[in-house]
Amino acid sequence: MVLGKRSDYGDAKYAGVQVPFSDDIPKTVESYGLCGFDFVVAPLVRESWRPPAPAVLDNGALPSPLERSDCLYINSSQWANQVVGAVSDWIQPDAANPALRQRSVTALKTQLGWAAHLGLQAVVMPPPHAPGRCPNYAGVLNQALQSLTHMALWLTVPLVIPTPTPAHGADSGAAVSAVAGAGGLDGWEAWHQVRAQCDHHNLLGAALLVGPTLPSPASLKRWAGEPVKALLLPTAVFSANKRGYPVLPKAHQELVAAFFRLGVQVVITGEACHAVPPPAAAAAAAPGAKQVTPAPAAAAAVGPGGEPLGFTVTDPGESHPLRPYWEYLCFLFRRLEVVCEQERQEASYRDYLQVPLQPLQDNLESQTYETFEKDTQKYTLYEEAVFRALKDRQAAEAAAAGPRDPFDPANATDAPAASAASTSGRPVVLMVVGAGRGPLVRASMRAAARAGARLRVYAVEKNPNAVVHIQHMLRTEGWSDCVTLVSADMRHWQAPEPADILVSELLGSFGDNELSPECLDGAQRFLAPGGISIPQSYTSFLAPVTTHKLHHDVKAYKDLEHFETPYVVRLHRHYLLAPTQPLFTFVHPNTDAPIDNSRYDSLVFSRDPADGAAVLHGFAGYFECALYKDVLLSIHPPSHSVNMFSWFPIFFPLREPVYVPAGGEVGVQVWRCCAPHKVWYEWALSAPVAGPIHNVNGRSYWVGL
Ligand SMILES: C[S@@+](CC[C@H](N)C(=O)[O-])C[C@H]1O[C@@H](n2cnc3c(N)ncnc32)[C@H](O)[C@@H]1O
Repeated sequence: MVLGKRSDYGDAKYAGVQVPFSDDIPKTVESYGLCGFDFVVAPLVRESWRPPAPAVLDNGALPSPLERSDCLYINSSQWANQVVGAVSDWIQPDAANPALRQRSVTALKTQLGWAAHLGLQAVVMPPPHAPGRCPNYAGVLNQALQSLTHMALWLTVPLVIPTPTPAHGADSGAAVSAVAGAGGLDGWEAWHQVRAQCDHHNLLGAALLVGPTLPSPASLKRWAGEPVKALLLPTAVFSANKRGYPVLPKAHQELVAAFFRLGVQVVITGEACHAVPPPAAAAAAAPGAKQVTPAPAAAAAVGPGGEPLGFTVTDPGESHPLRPYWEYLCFLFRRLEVVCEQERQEASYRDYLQVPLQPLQDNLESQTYETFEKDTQKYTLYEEAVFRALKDRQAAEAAAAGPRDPFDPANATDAPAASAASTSGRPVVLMVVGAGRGPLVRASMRAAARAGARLRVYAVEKNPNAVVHIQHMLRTEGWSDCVTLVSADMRHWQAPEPADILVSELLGSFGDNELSPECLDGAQRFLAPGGISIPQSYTSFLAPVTTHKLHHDVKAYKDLEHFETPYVVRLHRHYLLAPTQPLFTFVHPNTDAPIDNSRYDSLVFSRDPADGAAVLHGFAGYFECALYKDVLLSIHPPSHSVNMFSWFPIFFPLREPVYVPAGGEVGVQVWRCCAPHKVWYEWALSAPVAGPIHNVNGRSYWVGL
């Protein structure tokens, strides 16, 4: 049974269930599968299993610590896809009692060795028993991680850890934080301690244990940038609605929906799961699950409010007592906003690193232009900007020409504005510089038609291959008489006449990073005095970001060069530690003398103490561009142009993840450096700790002039 287009939100299976120890795991998988769940979380060994005392070796024999009947047993990769192992939760590698500590370490190593041998994809690890102080646990995990190749360890992390009583050995230094729920400790701190000691290993993920009390929404957002693999949702946090169906409180519903959007799967856990017999017997036996009315046989499945879920329950699992929980997850999943076409297109680019284009140094391929041209919203904004500029010119010329004769039919309000296009009678000279395959020429022609303006257009393009497309366009669209095609670099071309309007789109994800300033400085020679540049200005923005996935992907290259490269990336699983701030602004035409496009600035971002500590992996960059007056083109989140997808944000990585304490500051210094043949950025952290300057002298990354 499929829940929906899961691929829209990630490829992971989405709903699992914790089961008791089973001798016959294929049967368990099958029975819970019939009930709807995609996978089970099963103990690796019986609850009663303890590691045997070290054996006296006889004649080199190596006795196995596990008997066949002690442990989860699978022998097929088919089951490995549907079983997540669970390590015994009596294990306490940091117990004060040395015997328990030693036994725990042995048991942990034995169970992880067994799980790896079975080829499981993941294993759920018990929570740190002493949050914030479990060095031995972290040490064993770290050792295990060194030898794992694909099996992931999901550390159980309670979102809120109950404050330990003195009997549990709590002492004053524990990570108490305002972000934890009432009277608890911040689970994020416990997680960070372990993963930092494991050097942010990519096979270590978090399985968040959701309790009845949730931390504040602002502090929960930190998890968006972390490697959360599952939400553990105990049946105890559900309550029964008046129809007897299990439902979640509103805050929990929002939490589950937010994690579904990030592609995180949910595991139903708790006593109820343990008390449930296999389905064959379930119909006869009273369910251990509380307050649940099993769904009627062969009925249309309904959500908790009685609304149809869009499928009919006919399989044998429908009477399973956990079935209503699965149906409730379906209901939450289906309630997610419908994914729009743009999101669907972008889904495969999520959190995928791309090196920025260099349209000045390189010649773009036809397919790249084709992708640009799909973004109709971008061209609509340019059309509007050109239209407004033409109208303003018409108004200015009309004002300069003096009062109009109201009896002159040419001045009637509904007369074609063409007659007023230029009171001087000459067409407006509009130059599209960097015309590509011609879409901005087309947008300008549409604007002129709307404004009733006569245009003389020059389409200037330095890519000789793109020019061929414009030649074709001029023929097919009948513009040969008013559009002149110029195959040249705008910085060196000698224009035959001054331009009234200079239209360009040379912007990168960080605004100036594709060298729009350098190109337009070269082209403004032929802009008439008082002429208009579209765009008029652009500003880059930065924000500190948590993004475990991207940091890991950069680190995987195992070299400095990749840590000193900014990437274009559709940020998905990420968290901004503070609101964005403006960085560099460029204005066109540039009236500075002499012109200097190098820049330096430092920014300080302050974290709200209530949001808790967080980890910093780098900086997310965006731009906002004033095409003409208030016609904005923006990928800056607060002003992002609706339905525009030409640019993804940019990511500046830091070599090492940095802990930012609650209420702490993040300081960054950024340089835009210019040399005769290249432009590059350098960046460095100044707070909470000073860090090395990245990309010194453009040694790893630069943009060619
Ligand atoms: C980002 S593309 C935009 C293309 C097109 N205007 C569009 O919107 O689809 C930038 C274009 O500017 C061209 N370009 C970049 N620098 C240039 C220069 N100095 N002179 C002429 N063309 C340039 C590139 O070859 C490329 O076709």
